[in-house]
Formats: sequence, C-alpha cells, structure tokens
Amino acid sequence: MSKLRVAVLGAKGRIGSEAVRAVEAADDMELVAALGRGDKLETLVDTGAQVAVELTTPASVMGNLDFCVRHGIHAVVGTTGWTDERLAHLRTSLAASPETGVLIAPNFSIGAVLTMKFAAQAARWFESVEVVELHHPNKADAPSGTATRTAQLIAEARAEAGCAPQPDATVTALDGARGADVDGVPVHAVRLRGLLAHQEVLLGGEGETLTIRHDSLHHSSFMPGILLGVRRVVDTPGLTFGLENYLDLG
Ligand SMILES: NC(=O)c1ccc[n+]([C@@H]2O[C@H](COP(=O)([O-])OP(=O)(O)OC[C@H]3O[C@@H](n4cnc5c(N)ncnc54)[C@H](O)[C@@H]3O)[C@@H](O)[C@H]2O)c1
Ligand SMILES: O=C(O)C1=N[C@H](C(=O)O)CCC1
Repeated sequence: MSKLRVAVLGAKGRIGSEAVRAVEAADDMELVAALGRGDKLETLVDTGAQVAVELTTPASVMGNLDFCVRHGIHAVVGTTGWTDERLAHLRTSLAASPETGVLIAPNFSIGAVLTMKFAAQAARWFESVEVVELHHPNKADAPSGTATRTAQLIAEARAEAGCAPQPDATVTALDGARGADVDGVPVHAVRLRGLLAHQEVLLGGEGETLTIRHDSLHHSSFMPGILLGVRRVVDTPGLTFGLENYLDLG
C-alpha cells in the first residue's frame, strides 16, 4: 500500500519538531515537507502532500489553511485561537472544496480528550465547576485551547440539564482574580517554568468535591493523536472539531 504523503507546518517549533520525528517514524507515512516560518506554501503542492499537520501560531493558521483547502490538501490542526468567526470562515472555504477534510484538535493527547469528556459528564451533578490550566511560560495564548473547549463543553452540559448559575458571592475582586469567564465557567491560567501542559477541572457539591486532572509530561503525549488524525482525515471530508470524533468513546 502506498504511504500517506505528509507535511508539517511549524516544523521547527516545540510540537512541530516532535511531529516531524513521529511522521518520519510511522511506517505508513512519508514526510514530504517540513516547513517553518517564511517557507513557501507552494512546496506542499510541489511535493504532492496529501495531509498538512498545522502546528504554527494563531496568526499563521488561517492563511495556511486557506492555501491547503484551496489545493485540496487535508489538514490536521493543533494550533489554538479558534473563534466562531474563524470556524465559520473555514466552513465556507471547505464548502468550495467538499472532498477536503480538516481536523481541528484543541488537544491531541488521549488523556486530555478523556478529561474533557469526563468533565462534561460530571458537570450537571455539581453546583460549582472551575477549570485551572497550567502550562510552560513560553505559551503565547491564555487560556489554553483545551481549557476553553473544556469550559464550553461543561457549559453546554449544564445548560442542557437546566443547571442554575454557579454560586459566587464575590462583590469586590482584583481584575483577573476570578479567572476568565468562558460561557459562565471560570477558567484560571497558570504559567510556570518546569511545566508542559496540565489541567484540573474542580467540581464542588454539598459536602464533596471531585477533581479531574490531566498532565502532559512530554510532547510525545500528542503524537498518537496526531498520527490517528492524519490516517482518518483523508476519509473524513469537511470540518471535524475535536479528536473525540475519531475515537470510539461511547
Ligand atoms: N492541539 C494540541 O494537542 C497542541 C499541543 C501542543 C501545542 N499546541 C498548539 O500548537 C501551537 C504551536 O505550539 P508550540 O509550543 O510548538 O509553539 P512554537 O512557538 O514552539 O512553534 C510554532 C512554530 O511555528 C512557526 N511558524 C509561525 N508561522 C509559521 C508559518 N506561517 N509557517 C510555518 N511555520 C510557522 C514558528 O516559527 C515556530 O517555529 C500553539 O498554538 C499551541 O497552543 C497544540
Ligand atoms: O503547549 C501548548 O501551547 C499547548 N497548547 C494546547 C492548548 O492551548 O490547549 C494544548 C496543550 C499544549
């Protein structure tokens, strides 16, 4: 069987360089391009890339995806910064290239995907829910894409179950002391040397608390999810948001 022709965008970055090694080591893939900032996107066409793994920056991702979709190159995206407007723009460009697939995964690690699922399952049963994400201090965005998605899923689950707003008697607070408000769920971002990517979902009810915690200790934690994404996206046209859609989680 012929190997999947894969390119990595952001190939010199922290996760991109790990992805280059993972694609090179995969028996069913061939790394045909490893592009950094300033490299020409036409290389993707010249090398016959079938899938681009996009691991750059929120400022670069839209231009890169516009190019990929226009040229029928599938994309597996880990870059953060997704808003409703950006997703709508992407859906519009995909409509003009209906055989092309794009997977956007706020987090490629299986443990983080499960954390989001478990948090959404638990959210309706507790009065209070807050999210704390903890990352390395070189991270450009806050809160993390994973924490934002986790909070959105929690809020959706609580709205569906008809939960009341969370109790919070705060009257005065320093700016930021109660975190960012993501659909009514407070999200707190810690930046600390020594950390990579970590998240806690704190849930509280009368007389009990539940903490769901996930730790990515190395960028290798994201690689099985990226490789799965590359294998599946070629047969999954349109936009898929979240790696959970490719996993049989029940
Ligand atoms: N989804 C996930 O599981 C996951 C995991 C880790 C990181 N991320 C996200 O991936 C992104 C990158 O993270 P990082 O820690 O590797 O950052 P990084 O700064 O180490 O790497 C980004 C790289 O992209 C390059 N770049 C910028 N614009 C480019 C362009 N137009 N074309 C090609 N390369 C370009 C930069 O020069 C840099 O080398 C961030 O948004 C981060 O949040 C996602
Ligand atoms: O290191 C990063 O940057 C990460 N970004 C993603 C996010 O914002 O959720 C995934 C975890 C690592």
